[in-house]
Amino acid sequence: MTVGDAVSRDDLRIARVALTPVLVADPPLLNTQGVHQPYTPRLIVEVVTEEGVTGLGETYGDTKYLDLARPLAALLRGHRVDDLNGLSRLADRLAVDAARVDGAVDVGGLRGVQTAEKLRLSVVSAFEVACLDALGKALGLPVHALLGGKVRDAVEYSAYLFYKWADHPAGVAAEPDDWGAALDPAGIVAQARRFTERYGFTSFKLKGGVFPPDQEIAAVHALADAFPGHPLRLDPNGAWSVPTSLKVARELADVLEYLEDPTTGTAAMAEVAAGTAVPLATNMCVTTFAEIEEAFTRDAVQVVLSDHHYWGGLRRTQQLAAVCRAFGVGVSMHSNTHLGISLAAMTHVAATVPGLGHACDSHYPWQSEDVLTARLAFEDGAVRVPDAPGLGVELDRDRLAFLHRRWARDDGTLRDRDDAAAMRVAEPGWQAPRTPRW
Ligand SMILES: O=C([O-])C(=O)C[C@H](O)[C@@H](O)C(=O)[O-]
Ligand SMILES: [Mg+2]
Repeated sequence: MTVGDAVSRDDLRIARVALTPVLVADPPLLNTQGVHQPYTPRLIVEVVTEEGVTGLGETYGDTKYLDLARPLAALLRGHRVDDLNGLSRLADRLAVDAARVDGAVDVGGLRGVQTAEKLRLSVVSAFEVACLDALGKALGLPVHALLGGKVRDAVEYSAYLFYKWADHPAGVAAEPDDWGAALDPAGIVAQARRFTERYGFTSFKLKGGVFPPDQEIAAVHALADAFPGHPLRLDPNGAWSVPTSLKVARELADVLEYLEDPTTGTAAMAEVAAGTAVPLATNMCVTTFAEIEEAFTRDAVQVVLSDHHYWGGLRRTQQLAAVCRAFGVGVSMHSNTHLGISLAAMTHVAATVPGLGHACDSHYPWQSEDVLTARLAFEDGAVRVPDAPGLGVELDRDRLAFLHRRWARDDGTLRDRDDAAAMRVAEPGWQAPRTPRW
């Protein structure tokens, strides 16, 4: 069968699933937990239909995700790629090891509470994307068409600024990067200029929670001076107390588009929201449907940063956007380290969400490596929505094999992302700080 030919529903059955964990280069980006490892784990999912059409998906590659992806892959033989509700039901059957879900904040990803359901969703999302990619290719339709059609031709992203070292600690195997160090306001402004020159971004997000708040306030003021009128955000990942959050909000009230997760937990976010006119965004206190009611009824957040990986896929992202719309809460997108398959998936779903009022986050510019034959490009800070069948991206098998060999050779040190452990290499004795840190 060639792309776009009439398909029988049997053609859509899954004959084979391939799971390929990889380690991808990551620069020494700082956050409140520590620093990024030199290589971070991702999982590439391929579903191959009886007719030989391959669909691609991508998610977190840490062991706890692989442990769920493997049994799910085994259940999928004979399942049709158009049966996405059935896919969710199969995922519901996966047993999650209780030791994996202590209810604590996810240390690696800074993305809120960890539950069995969220772990399952973080895995099933990659399979949903892969099924949609395969279905789109089989039908000759782009993924956004399968999601109801795009309402925009390009999706805007923000420059994701990080405090960073020039290099990973001496003696640590790593790929060099050409971004240099950024450890003060001048360094952050220089990084922002590089982002605008290279990609044309016009919105800027600074990852905070790294230095005492006054230093981060100074960095945001420096950005406001360098880029007057441009949307600016600051995200300390819940590192501040309520009084500190209110102080920062006061000092940055004139320049912030929103403040992201200044403090930890819905109750504390609600207190901050009640004391400032600066909108609050989150990817930490609203990360599941169960968390919405309390946060929205207490007016704790004004913007939810969705993420199809842990919300459970592209369709659930659309459902989240609809709930936000009903409550007059804004929606945009969170990002962890990811490759081009996920950027394509993010772009397709974002293209279908009406009223996307804020540029989405993406780590992609920090990733020098990918598994695609051609990288997705940012033009004027936006990615054009692909109209080719499926996601509109193609796997580079040599690159995939290369990055997988790196994973296979690793002794286990890097297979589970741990920013605090990576920090201990430079600062022995470092522990991820308890919140509030300031
Ligand atoms: O809160 C956020 O926006 C994130 O968690 C995004 C990323 O995880 C970021 O903080 C990181 O990778 O250091
Ligand atoms: Mg955040």
